[in-house]
Amino acid sequence: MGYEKQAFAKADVLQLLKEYGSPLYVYDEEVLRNRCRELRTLVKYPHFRVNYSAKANTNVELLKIIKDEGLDVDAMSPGEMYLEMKAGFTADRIMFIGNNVSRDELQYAVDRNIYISVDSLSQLALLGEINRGGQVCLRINPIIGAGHHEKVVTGGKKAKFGIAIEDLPKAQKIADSYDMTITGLNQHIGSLFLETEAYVAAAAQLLDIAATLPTVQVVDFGGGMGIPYRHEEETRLDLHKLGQELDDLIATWVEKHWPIMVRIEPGRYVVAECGIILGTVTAVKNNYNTYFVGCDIGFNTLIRPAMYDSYHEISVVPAQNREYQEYEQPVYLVGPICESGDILAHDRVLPVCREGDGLIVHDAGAYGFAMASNYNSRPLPAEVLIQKDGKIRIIRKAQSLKDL
Ligand SMILES: Cc1ncc(COP(=O)(O)O)c(C=O)c1O
Ligand SMILES: N[C@@H](CCCC[NH3+])C(=O)O
Repeated sequence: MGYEKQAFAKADVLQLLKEYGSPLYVYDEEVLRNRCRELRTLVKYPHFRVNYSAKANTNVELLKIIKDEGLDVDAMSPGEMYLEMKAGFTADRIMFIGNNVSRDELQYAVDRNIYISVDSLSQLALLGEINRGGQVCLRINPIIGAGHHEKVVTGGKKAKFGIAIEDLPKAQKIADSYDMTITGLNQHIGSLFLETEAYVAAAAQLLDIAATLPTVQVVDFGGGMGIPYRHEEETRLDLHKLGQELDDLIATWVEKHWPIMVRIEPGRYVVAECGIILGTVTAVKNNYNTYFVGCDIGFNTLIRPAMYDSYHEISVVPAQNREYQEYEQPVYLVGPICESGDILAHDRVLPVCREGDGLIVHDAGAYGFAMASNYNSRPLPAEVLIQKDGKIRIIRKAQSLKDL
């Protein structure tokens, strides 16, 4: 392997860092549009819509592109609904999927005519109080769970999300008592699957439940479609297979029952691969026979490795021309945060780094900036977009010390 294989094809990394500062989030419009199109055409069934799960990335300029590609959106909070409306999404293209939300937060959605999913009997009654006679979607806990880490599995008896299937008769009673109509069912089994089995089994189960509720007009199977973070070892999710399996399920159901709107709710798949983080090597050392490469990308900038032990491919862009040479042993790539867990990559084979070298963290478009923080009072980085025409545009300014 050499440096040339590791470069980010579309831009001059060192130049971008010079111009916009380090670290820096960089997005590629073309990749984003391609991912949207793949999902929009996932199934052939005509009453099918994709809700982009905006928690993965709420940059308004990216949301505008996603809207332009014909996707709808979900929201977890008034903040997300606000940003989505700023991007031009109308209320009928937004779904509020609350989890332990307050009366005021529900009211925010009711006031704007945004469709709401509740995920407990208690929240259903609360919504009934403020929106008597309205429509409601119920989030089911499908018991089936999946995910890349226990912290992102959202279906199962110990997951905090959703209404237990056995409580559906109680939910119907509560809805009736407020003259509310249950018009939708949604679920989300967890985040990041690369095989289709669990998702399709859970979808089949949701359709079975829908068949018992004649008022239901929409089912939302949830998100979780994964991407291969380990480029060499993992294979892509087979979208063709997933689409066919879902189409088969839906066709069989519709033949027996009634035409229904089908939705999915992917976040990561839409935005992960269009985004990278650029950073800079700030210090290098060998302590007690372990190499540490210090850089300016801490868990304030990307928390996934620290929180879930997630893997992201890393590339090094040398500041000066030099021959490619790897460290004789795997190294720790660490950030500037005052925590021992501030590790971007451990036991990683890397070329020998020098202060000032550029770094690329790949596949960082989902749950990257969205989960970034001001910990250690470090300003949030800028975000730039490489447009289809190749031009580069800033889509969020870096924070300054004053912003803190
Ligand atoms: C309710 C809900 N829908 C959709 C998503 C999107 O998940 P993913 O980014 O894995 O597609 C999540 C996050 O896990 C979620 O909690
Ligand atoms: N934040 C998680 C995804 C799931 C969170 C939403 N339920 C990740 O970075 O992988």
